[in-house]
Amino acid sequence: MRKKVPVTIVTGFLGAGKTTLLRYILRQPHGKRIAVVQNEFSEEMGIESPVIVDDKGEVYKEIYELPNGCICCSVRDDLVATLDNLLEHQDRFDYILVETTGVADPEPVTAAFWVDANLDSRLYLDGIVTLVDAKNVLRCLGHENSSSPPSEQANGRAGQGKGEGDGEGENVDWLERVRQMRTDHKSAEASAGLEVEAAKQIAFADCILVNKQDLLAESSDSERLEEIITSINPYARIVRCTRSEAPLDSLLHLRALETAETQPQAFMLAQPPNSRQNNHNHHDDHHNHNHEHQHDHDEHHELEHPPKHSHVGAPSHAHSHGHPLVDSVLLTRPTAASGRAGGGQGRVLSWDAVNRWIARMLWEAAAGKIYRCKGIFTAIGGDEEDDSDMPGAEDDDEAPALQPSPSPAAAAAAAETTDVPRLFALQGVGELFEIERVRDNNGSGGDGEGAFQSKFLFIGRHLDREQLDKGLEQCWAEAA
Ligand SMILES: Nc1nc2c(ncn2[C@@H]2O[C@H](COP(=O)(O)OP(=O)(O)OP(=O)(O)O)[C@@H](O)[C@H]2O)c(=O)[nH]1
Repeated sequence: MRKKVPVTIVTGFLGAGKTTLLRYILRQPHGKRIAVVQNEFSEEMGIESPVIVDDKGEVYKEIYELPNGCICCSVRDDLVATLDNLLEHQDRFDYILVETTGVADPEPVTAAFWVDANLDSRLYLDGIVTLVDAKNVLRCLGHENSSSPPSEQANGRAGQGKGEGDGEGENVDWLERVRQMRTDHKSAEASAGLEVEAAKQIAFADCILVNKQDLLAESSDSERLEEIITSINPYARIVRCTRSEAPLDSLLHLRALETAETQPQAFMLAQPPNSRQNNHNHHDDHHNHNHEHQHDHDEHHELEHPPKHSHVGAPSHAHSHGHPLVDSVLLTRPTAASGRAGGGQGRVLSWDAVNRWIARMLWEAAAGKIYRCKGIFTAIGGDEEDDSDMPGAEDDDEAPALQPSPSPAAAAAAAETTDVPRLFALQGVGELFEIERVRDNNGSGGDGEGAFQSKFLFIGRHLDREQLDKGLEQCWAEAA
């Protein structure tokens, strides 16, 4: 079986620097051949032809005609079709970047990776990178004061047009432009919804690039901006940059890095809230922590601030963060370490029960309220799938087609694996989700003999933390 191809979705508001980012990535010495799928916000233009570029800038052009245009608003089938076509040339690239339109709701785009079982078996969503324009994002989010000077705001010229950054082109009022485009577009919603969309783009992100730092007058502007961004998505990595020049390891192979390294528990949620490196202040409470109860402090701060008392064995740990547009709930549980019969410390979660819980939340109890959920947890049960196409698995193209039959002892050991906790990752977007086994190089998946900190993060609107927490409580194996 072929290795799955990682896909990174690049999203962000109009003019934030998405195309600049793609160009920047393609120029870097990453040694990869990257296929790029871009689309523009216009029915006429449709999705631009995907191109495949290697790190020497060699471009193999692939032309696919796509009738329906915008991938966010028309049918995600177009994106699926594009990717499907692209995968016919899978030997010619090893990474895919998808740039969404500047006013896209990232949900349907991201969901495209799960609607099609065939695609799902050949691709995996590595991460979502959201660009924000440091100068204009607050206006996009509906905060009255942007970092632009008042005079610019008053005459509606706080935005930055294409070309302004490099001295070409004219200033335009981005919101006006976006509103106009939305009005023109068939699926336009009320323009008031734009703020929610901008917030959703941030909420969906695994990594947020706060671009155009050169346009911020004061470093305090950056800090204020990041406080607001953090209040929307406390768990994404935040990287400041200019001209979209961010370290490649904050952009590509997010999941592979975080799961394949020796600390699988670090997966995506390891960044402390407000985690822009070098700038984290544990005592900052600016993003409205709403702690349910006194805690140790949570696992996000462990690296810098060892816990004063342990949470192991505590039944519940949840906290939420507030923002007018988006809120998030993180649930953690000490669970049995993976790869060990008996599991060491911690109770055992049931894969089936977690699966049912997430389905119930997304489709019934909290339907429409959860934009994004993700998690890393150990559990028993789940499919006994082959590890070979797991993200981070070795390339097995060279593997012989036929494997010898397992010995009786190996077969017996395999039969027992359902009772041994294994490591799983949850990824959910809108109403779709998947739970996949992830590689656990550590073997234990936990802290030596101790328990693994299983984590579930929900980002959405009007989330009911108690309801989510109760749901997770139903997922213990013995209770399932
Ligand atoms: N000053 C400044 N300008 C920038 C920076 N990054 C990008 N730009 C400029 O901002 C404009 C928009 O950048 P793009 O990369 O086209 O943005 P985009 O998100 O792809 O735009 P849309 O496709 O319209 O949504 C261009 O003129 C860029 O040159 C930056 O860090 N500083």
